[in-house]
Amino acid sequence: MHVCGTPQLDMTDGGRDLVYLVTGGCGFLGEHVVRLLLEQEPRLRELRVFDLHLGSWLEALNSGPVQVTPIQGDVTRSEDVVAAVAGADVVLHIAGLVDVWGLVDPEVIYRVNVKGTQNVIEACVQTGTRFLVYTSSMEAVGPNSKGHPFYRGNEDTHYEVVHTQPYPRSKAQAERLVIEANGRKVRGGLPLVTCSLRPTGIYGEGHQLMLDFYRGAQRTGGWLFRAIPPSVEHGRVYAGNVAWMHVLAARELGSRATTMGGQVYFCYDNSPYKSYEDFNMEILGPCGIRILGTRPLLPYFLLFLLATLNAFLQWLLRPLVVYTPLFNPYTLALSTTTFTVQTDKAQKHFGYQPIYDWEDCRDRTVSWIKSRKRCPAPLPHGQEPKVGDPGL
Ligand SMILES: NC(=O)C1=CN([C@@H]2O[C@H](COP(=O)(O)OP(=O)(O)OC[C@H]3O[C@@H](n4cnc5c(N)ncnc54)[C@H](O)[C@@H]3O)[C@@H](O)[C@H]2O)C=CC1
Ligand SMILES: C[C@H](CCCC(C)(C)O)[C@H]1CC[C@H]2[C@@H]3[C@H](O)CC4=CC(=O)CC[C@]4(C)[C@H]3CC[C@]12C
Repeated sequence: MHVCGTPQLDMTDGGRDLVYLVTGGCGFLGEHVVRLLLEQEPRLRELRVFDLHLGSWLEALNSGPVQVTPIQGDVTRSEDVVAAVAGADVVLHIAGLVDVWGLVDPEVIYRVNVKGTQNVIEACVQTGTRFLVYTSSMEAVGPNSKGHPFYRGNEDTHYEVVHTQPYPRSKAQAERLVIEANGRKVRGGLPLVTCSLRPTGIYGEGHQLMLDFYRGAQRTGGWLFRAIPPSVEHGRVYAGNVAWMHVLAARELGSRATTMGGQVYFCYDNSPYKSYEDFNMEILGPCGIRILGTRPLLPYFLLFLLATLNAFLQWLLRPLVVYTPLFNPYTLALSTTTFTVQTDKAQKHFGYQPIYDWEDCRDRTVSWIKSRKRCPAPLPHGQEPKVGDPGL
């Protein structure tokens, strides 16, 4: 690992005394955060990993000095959340439903992403936990439904936020709750300190969609077909760097509460600005995949027609089956609207710098994809093996 600019750790108040709670700790990003916390947070005494579905890889983590406590629970159940939060110093609230395909009922997305976040905030207030880092998304801002570009913007860039879809709307609502909760008195009378991190599209080991593109291309003889103009920039960030920003934000929230409290931060690194497909090719190219065409093979209006047809079929088939193609009017809009960030707010406020440089991020992801060539017996319910599984 190439470590660029890891800041000095404040060890002034001695050994391991902190209890952290990570919600959604068994998901794609959550696993990166859990593993990095164990590596990079020397003050950690206990790490509680809360998730609806616990991964068996957690068992292997208990051999070190930190007590790793798996907690099976549901963020929509306030009693589960209160029990998990009680006694924690810091909460990293990562759990959420990611759905831009119409797979999940919008009401369920709201319940998990918004009410779940409200439950986490109330649990902090009730139990006296003072520090909360929330995983928001670039989608809390955009792209908006009008297709306005956001070109290398920052947290202060003026942008018309207009949401029509349940997922981005839920991330914006939850983020607002988290920001508004900053300063609320928690049990014991001290103020809650919160901040919100907004990753762009995350890639890295465990990124299921990248693997799906890889396997799809293998089925067509190693070819992908260009659909998006190469001039459209789509923001991407490596999961390890997203995790590092979480670790650092959590660590610094106490000593920099006045600066960081109630703030939002785009979550970025030095991954190149490219179109969604060209960026994927940075990973899939070294895995033997090629892309056909230097321009989109189909004109935009045909893509739009296809996406609309998919939306119509989804509506038509709804009583019989949940039809969720990758390609719909919203994912078309997402991939054909420029949305990239260029910001140093997190660097200025809490000293964030990516710990993995771009070549490292790329190579780690490439190795992970290649390792998936030798997939063992299928796991139940279409589950994929997890990042740390042996023999892959
Ligand atoms: N994947 C991406 O490109 C981006 C993701 N994000 C955000 O990052 C967070 C993590 O996303 P991913 O790791 O990609 O998704 P993921 O689906 O891999 O992980 C989410 C985790 O939350 C858990 N979870 C879901 N509902 C729950 C509930 N009711 N109670 C407890 N746990 C529950 C899931 O079991 C899963 O382990 C989400 O909040 C998402 O909105 C933000 C920006 C980009
Ligand atoms: C699936 C989309 C690409 C399909 C285009 C095709 C078929 C022409 O190749 C993905 C394009 C943009 C992605 C989203 C984006 O990176 C932002 C996100 C942020 C989040 O918080 C969650 C994930 C996502 C919505 C991400 C999902 C896949 C895309 C829609």
